[in-house]
Amino acid sequence: MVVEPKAPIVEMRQITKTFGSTRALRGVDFTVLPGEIHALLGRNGAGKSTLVSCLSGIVAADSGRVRIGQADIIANGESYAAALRDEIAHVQQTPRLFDLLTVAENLFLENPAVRRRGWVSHRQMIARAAQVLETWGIEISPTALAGQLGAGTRQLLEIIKALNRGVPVMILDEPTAALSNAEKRVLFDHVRALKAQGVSFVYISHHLDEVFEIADTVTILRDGQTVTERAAVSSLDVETIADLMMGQKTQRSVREDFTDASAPPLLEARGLRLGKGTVDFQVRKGEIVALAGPVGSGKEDLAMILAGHKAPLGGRVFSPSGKLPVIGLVPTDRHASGYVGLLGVRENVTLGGLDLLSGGLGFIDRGREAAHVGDLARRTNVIAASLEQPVGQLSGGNQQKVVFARALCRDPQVIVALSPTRGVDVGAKEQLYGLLRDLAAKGMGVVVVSDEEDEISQLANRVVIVFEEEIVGELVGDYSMKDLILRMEGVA
Ligand SMILES: Nc1ncnc2c1ncn2[C@@H]1O[C@H](COP(=O)(O)OP(=O)(O)OP(=O)(O)O)[C@@H](O)[C@H]1O
Repeated sequence: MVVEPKAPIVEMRQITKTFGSTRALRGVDFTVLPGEIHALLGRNGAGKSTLVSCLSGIVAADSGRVRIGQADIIANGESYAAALRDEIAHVQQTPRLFDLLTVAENLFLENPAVRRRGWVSHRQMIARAAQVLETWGIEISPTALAGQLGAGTRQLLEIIKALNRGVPVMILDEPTAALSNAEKRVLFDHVRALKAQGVSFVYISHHLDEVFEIADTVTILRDGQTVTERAAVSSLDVETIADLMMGQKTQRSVREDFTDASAPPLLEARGLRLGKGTVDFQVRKGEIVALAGPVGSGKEDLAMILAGHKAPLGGRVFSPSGKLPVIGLVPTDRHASGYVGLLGVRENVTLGGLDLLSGGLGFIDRGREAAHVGDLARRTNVIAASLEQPVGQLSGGNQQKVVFARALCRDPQVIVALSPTRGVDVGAKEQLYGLLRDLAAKGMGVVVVSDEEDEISQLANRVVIVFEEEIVGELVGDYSMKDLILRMEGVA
């Protein structure tokens, strides 16, 4: 029997898109078959989000042809979002839930349970939402307000909402960024089940391990152009993909140890109460220490308390030398609390040390500001048109570098970085790792909170395992990747 090749469900040809002077897409071809999980890869700024936005109609392409199923849609600058509503669901990087609506209302906003005469039945909607939450193993009330939920739950709800729409093509842009390992497993199970029913997925991720686990095919973009189109994932390995994304051979860095064991700790915590348990912790000069553990373990709370951004339920944070060091913070969600998108690089960085740059009478000393911000932008490798370019326009990697520059604005002795490379491509990742190592080499104490084994093993000289608001173990020195993975999975 001859197997007929399936007709594509998505066909994009020669798509171009320019934003001002940025040529985001320069003649990109992209094809997806029915029932295929197609990974779309590329460095930050390669054009992935723009391409899928042209597909879902959020952005109108300048030129090119888009075909979905049998329907030819000419991308001639007109918005065709309405035509696509029944064909495509697009889950974007940042959840777009309505904070003041309940979980149930958010889930069924587009197809609410309706009784006779068009009244919405809240009782039915809540019952249906409870059912959905149970299948996904999410332990929250359907009547909770979306604004009160954690990042992981918000992201899952956004995905569930899209999956429930029953469309043939789903775009998932960095869907696991805020998810725990367990939540990721549940998501992948659902994705596989829908794939078996013939649903196609466009999957954008900076986690290559996920791509190997879930995707069938891969397209790689570089500088707005296709460098690999629809290759079988099984025909590629991680190094080849990284090289294709970068356009050159990538050098993986190795961890170094700059810990000054002879000096007293820079920062110490004793008897800290995060919840149930108490925690003792210290970080030394030149040390890179990672806090690892499942979502909800308390590792983020511990980091925020150390950084002085959250009060503990008990216990104290102090410095053996008497004076608390200056601490820089890289918060976990850069979109929500890391930068102000409409402000430029200069203003964002200055926000980290307004008082320091004050020239008296509450005015900023512009000369000092320009020199200091320029220096920080260079050290953190920020690439922007100018220091005045709005940070919202920068690629994810450059936005994160601005967040680092802001954290360094006051010349801290300790830096606390939560998920320091979330949503950041391999190239920018290496640069940020280089920066953190550099800071440690100069004697700074570095505390990193991470869910990524690879990141931890490349950076941290010491890994502190947090579980149920207590420290349950530690890996020091020459620990292996296997030790780390086992400890992070809860095996003692
Ligand atoms: N609304 C916009 N205004 C100006 N420039 C934009 C806009 N959207 C995207 N760009 C620019 O277009 C280019 C491609 O961006 P895009 O977001 O598509 O990349 P990406 O591959 O999705 O990156 P990331 O991995 O960071 O999400 C970048 O240079 C980006 O700065």
